[in-house]
Amino acid sequence: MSLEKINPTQTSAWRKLEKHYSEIHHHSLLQMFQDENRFEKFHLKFNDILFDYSKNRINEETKKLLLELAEECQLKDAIEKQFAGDLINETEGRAVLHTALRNRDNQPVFVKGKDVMPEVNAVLEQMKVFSEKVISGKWKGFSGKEITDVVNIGIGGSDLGPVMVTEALKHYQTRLNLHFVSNVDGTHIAETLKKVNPETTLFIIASKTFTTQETMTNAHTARNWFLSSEAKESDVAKHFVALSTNQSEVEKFGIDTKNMFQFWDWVGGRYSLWSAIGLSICLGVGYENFEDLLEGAFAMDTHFKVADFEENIPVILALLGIWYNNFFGAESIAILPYEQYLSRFAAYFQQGDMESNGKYVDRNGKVVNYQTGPIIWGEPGTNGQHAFYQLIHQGTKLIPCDFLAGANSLNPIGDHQIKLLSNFFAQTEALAFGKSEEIVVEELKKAGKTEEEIEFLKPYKIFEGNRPSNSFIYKELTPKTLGSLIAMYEHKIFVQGVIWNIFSYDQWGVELGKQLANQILPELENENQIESHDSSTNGLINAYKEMRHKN
Ligand SMILES: O=P(O)(O)OC[C@H]1O[C@@H](O)[C@H](O)[C@@H](O)[C@@H]1O
Repeated sequence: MSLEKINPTQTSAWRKLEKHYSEIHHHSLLQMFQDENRFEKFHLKFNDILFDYSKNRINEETKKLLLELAEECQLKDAIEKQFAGDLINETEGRAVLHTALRNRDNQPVFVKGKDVMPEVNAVLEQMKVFSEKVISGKWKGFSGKEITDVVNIGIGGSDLGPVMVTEALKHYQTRLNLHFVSNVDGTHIAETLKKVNPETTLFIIASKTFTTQETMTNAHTARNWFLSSEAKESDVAKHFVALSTNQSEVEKFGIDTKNMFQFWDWVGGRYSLWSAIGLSICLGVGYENFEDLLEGAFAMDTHFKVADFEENIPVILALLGIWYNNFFGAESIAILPYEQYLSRFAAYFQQGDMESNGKYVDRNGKVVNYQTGPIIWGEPGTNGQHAFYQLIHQGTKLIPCDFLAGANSLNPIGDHQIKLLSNFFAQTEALAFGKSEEIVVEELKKAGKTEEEIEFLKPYKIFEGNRPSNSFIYKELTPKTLGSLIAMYEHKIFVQGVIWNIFSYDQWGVELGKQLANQILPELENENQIESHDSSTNGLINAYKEMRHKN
């Protein structure tokens, strides 16, 4: 059974929300915080994570109406269908079951009548055995030496997840050095190969389809580099493994399918770090930590499945996003981790969110008449503070922010952590409450400014505030907590897709560029003048041909 396909703007909750927005959008957080119980009312706890959403421009009525919207859009039913393996990715005729990959209680999950759990568990076992062999040094390279370096070659979902997680869990790093090559720009692989030795390097070719141009080009370059050493063709098996759904392409590339780690078409690329794509994570931080990551995600999955919507963290997070996106007209969301280890977290969810919900056609094939997915961006605090926060504080755009911080540092040095956290707390406070004219004037007087100077400087120094944020504070960045945080955002994306009535699990929008690049490639292989495109593209190609070094 497919999902109900409801245009959210046709629901009665949406109309009520529009009216409600016109009544409260000018209310200030300062006023709202007159209620001393506001934090009590608007925060949730989940294991070691506290989610404070009280600094949002909402009241109890807003929350009630947003929850009504979720009900009217049949979110409950949608969640059940996703977890049950229904073919909810309709344009590709696929189930969406990244949750099965971390289904730690092993309850059967059926896709087209077949329980997928035995296969999931078999691949996990294969990953465990292999990663332990490599880490322990039992797996030897062609000259009998231990593996020291692992190069993951993949792009998009076959890169961003492992990159983000291995960076986030660097504290738990094994003895192996990890490298990631994604860009087809030869510089990426060239600079990586400079750092490694063919005798002690393991290449992981990570590609769901095993046809992605960038990945296959880099994989062939790595293979040629490897074979240009002392290594023989028969040594490839000791140094190349594949993570893929496409066995025949893996064989064609020359990788022994013994060294292939399988996953399935019901795992979306940007949701695949939990699958065989996580092999580099297992090697980088050890299988046990990978398992803890799965445990953390599973705990969040269970919460998402069973918690009432009003206490359901991904649901609340998603609804707040809709409130700003569709009623306040906010275009982006900043994800701002006060945790250096999460330096790739925002980049990871750029793909997660923007590739999932960047759609203008709804599930009925109609062009939507409302906004869908937001732009996701962000950098770790406090670096962002010294770069782009000016615009968040005093710019003309409303940018809802998610702040994340660990209470404890994994590197407790001197007073670094309290300094970091003082900034974390200060920023959300400053954004919400700003700085009034009275305080600005008082400060300028204290600084000895003249009346004239005060009048001049005053408008620049006032912060109007009322800029919303969510805060997540967790005990410490453990694999489990990380797993929960990632799953939380994944489910947020799903909830928003359901409400916007779009298909969150396909990505047709990336195909056109690929197709055109394939058409243009042969045109670049000769010196002929090009006239087959528009004048701009012709002009650029011909200028390039002029500029490039001639052989
Ligand atoms: O893993 P593959 O098949 O090489 O695909 C990599 C990426 O390819 C991109 O084209 C898709 O937009 C991403 O979703 C995907 O993750």
